[in-house]
Amino acid sequence: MITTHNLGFPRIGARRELKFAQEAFWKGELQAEDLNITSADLRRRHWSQQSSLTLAPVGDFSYYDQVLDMSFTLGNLPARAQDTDGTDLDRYFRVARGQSANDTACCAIHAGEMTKWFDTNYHYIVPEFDRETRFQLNPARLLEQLAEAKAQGVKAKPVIIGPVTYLWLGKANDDGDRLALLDDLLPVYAELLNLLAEQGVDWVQIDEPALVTELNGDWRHAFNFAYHQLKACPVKLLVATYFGELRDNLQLACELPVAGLHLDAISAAGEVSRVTDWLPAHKVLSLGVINGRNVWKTDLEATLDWLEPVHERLGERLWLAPSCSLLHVPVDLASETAMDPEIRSWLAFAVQKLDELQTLANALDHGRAATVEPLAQNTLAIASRKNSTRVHNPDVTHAVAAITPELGKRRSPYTERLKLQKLHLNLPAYPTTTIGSFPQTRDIRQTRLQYRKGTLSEREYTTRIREEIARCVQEQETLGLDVLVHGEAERNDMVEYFGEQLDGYVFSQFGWVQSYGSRCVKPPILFGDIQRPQAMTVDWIRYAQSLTDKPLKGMLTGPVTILNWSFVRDDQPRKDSCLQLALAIREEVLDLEQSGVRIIQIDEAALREGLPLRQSDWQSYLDWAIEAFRISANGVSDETQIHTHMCYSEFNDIIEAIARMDADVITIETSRSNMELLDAFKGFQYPNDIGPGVYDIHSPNIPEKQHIVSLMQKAAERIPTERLWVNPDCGLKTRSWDEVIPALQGMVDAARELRGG
Ligand SMILES: Nc1nc2c(c(=O)[nH]1)N[C@@H](CNc1ccc(C(=O)N[C@@H](CCC(=O)N[C@@H](CCC(=O)N[C@@H](CCC(=O)O)C(=O)O)C(=O)O)C(=O)O)cc1)CN2
Ligand code: MET
Ligand SMILES: [Zn+2]
Repeated sequence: MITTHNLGFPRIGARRELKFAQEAFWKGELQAEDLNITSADLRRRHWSQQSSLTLAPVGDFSYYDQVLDMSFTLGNLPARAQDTDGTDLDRYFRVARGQSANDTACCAIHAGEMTKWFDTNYHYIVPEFDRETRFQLNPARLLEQLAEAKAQGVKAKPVIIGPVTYLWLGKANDDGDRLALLDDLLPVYAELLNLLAEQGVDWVQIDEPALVTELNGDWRHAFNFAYHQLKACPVKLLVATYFGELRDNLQLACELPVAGLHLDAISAAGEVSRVTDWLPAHKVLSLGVINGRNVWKTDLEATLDWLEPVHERLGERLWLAPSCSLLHVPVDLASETAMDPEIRSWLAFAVQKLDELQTLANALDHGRAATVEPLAQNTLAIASRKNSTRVHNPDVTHAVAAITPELGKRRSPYTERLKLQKLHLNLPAYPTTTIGSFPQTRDIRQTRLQYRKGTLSEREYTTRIREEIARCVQEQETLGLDVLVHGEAERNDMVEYFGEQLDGYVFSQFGWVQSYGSRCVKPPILFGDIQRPQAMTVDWIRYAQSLTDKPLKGMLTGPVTILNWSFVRDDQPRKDSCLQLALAIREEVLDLEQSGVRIIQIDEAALREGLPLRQSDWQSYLDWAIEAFRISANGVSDETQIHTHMCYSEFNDIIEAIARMDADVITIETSRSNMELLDAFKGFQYPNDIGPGVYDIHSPNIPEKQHIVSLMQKAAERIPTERLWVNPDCGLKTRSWDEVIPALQGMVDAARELRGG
């Protein structure tokens, strides 16, 4: 019999039960025991939803983040959180979220840094290392969950992050060598594996996704060294890789002295046969044949076509699984009762993906003839999608084919545009602006919810959003900002909002995916050719502009970011979808310009995170991504000023591509790095205007005017002052008005001081 298993299950809950419990706990409205009860209920439910599997993952549930869990399991707390008061859970959340100084705790503790989990929209808490780092096993969490699973009769396969990837994910505070810690780390892993064996565990999944990245000799050596050290442990190790190809690490991965290897047979489809050749005969090969990164049904017959010969060769040594943890997809399609039934018939969420896995296993074990019904249904759905007239739109095909390089070019170079824009906009030196969103209050979210449910009429809804826009414009005028925004009150999310309005997209009601901690996104589903049936933002922006004599900045999300934060088509290259999005956004840009908007910002927050995992693949991505941005932005006249915005810093290695975007102004996240980030812009002599963020919006702290002045002075050492703007790091939607007002006042006052006024 084929062994089936799963690398991880979404933990937030089909109705985001974990999110609401976490947030209530943080507010002091829920006791730790009750948070625990909700969590145990979720684990129980999730294991029963995985009951068809031979082996179910244990330890993939997390109160916040699986990497932070591993840090705690290894006893690697940052020194600032060690020995602080409260329980282990209090300390855990202190590292995850930070703590401001208050009466119950003396001192502020800053949160661990958060960064992107490979090329996903999931964020993990970065492990911190320094010369003092020592490890000590703290297995309680894993053992408790294991005991729960066993009590439920689950055939448990504990999941942990492997030692080399754990070090690879972390950061050495004193620039020390992370690999030097391996000697100290491995005995703790060995201790953990021994404990698990004592509990009757047979297999352990040990995640080493660093194997799909470019590794130098030291890191490759570390893999060999680590697994030779762990060889003696009395459990079988399944080394799991995912999100990409192994390439020059293929031989290394195949030859590690472990009992099995998991390969992502979706993103590394081309490597299946080489891995099958290379893998020593005693090892298990787990193939990730169901895509864990998208929501499409698997073509089961086509999968069986290539899988049957592999099965023939490997027999019981072949295991089947999704390509990666199902953390990155929503839980259950059955909840989507409002979705267009035809399109819904093309989709599979986590629960449905496990059904597909079972069908494949049955077909391999007993022949396709024994699974006629589910295979036939699947074939129908695949054919329906392939032949649907709703997917392909000849007008869009023609429009994309008609794209010429001219479409991506502004009429004049920046220096000439600048003169015209200066004349029109008449802005002071150090112009002040914001990134777009203003606080999303509970009132606004309730208004959106009521409108969605139909309990609020369109007229009433429009009135309420207009009131919010008016308030936002009024506040900005009072503050004395130079370039105003409408505040984005009508948007649930900067990507979902556009997905909802474009043809070629569907959206779900409950398709939540964890982005970090308790924060979730509901990525819209791009299923067909993209067209913009009507203007999407013009009415709101025009209304906002009518309220003020100051220039109001129209606010859009760019094609690359919409693409990277959506579930996208798998029947055409990402590039093609991106160009379609670019044409739709271009139309919106031109409509905004037509209606008198003089400044238009096109956010590309996710441009950087779309970079392929290996640097050698970057150029081709950047080529089409930058082209798409340019097509969306550059149809405007010289007088119209184009802004773009990017958060998450680190621009050194792509600065030349950013310059090629040719936006008149770029606003970026820099406040935490003390403006050092601007060195990239200086070194490269970035030609256009820059707004380096001076207000860290991720923190509740309100920056002092003098601090902002000194940050801008540092910026002025790197960028000519006439090209500098003054703005926050990112949008203000997660902050409250009572934080935002004084912070922005400090910013405006700082700009005045810098102007010498
Ligand atoms: N797509 C995307 N990816 C991104 C970001 C981003 O802004 N968008 N930013 C970066 C950081 N990631 C983030 C991800 C999520 C959130 C976030 O705040 N998410 C919200 C949900 C946002 C949303 O869509 N809200 C809807 C629905 C809100 C909701 O839950 N409504 C309640 C009722 C309303 C209430 O009383 O609160 C309900 O339906 O039951 C709305 O506002 O309309 C959350 O988890 O809480 C923030 C940052 C990176 N990736
Ligand atoms: N305009 C958006 C905002 O202000 C940009 C956010 S980037 C994650 O929220
Ligand atoms: Zn941002």
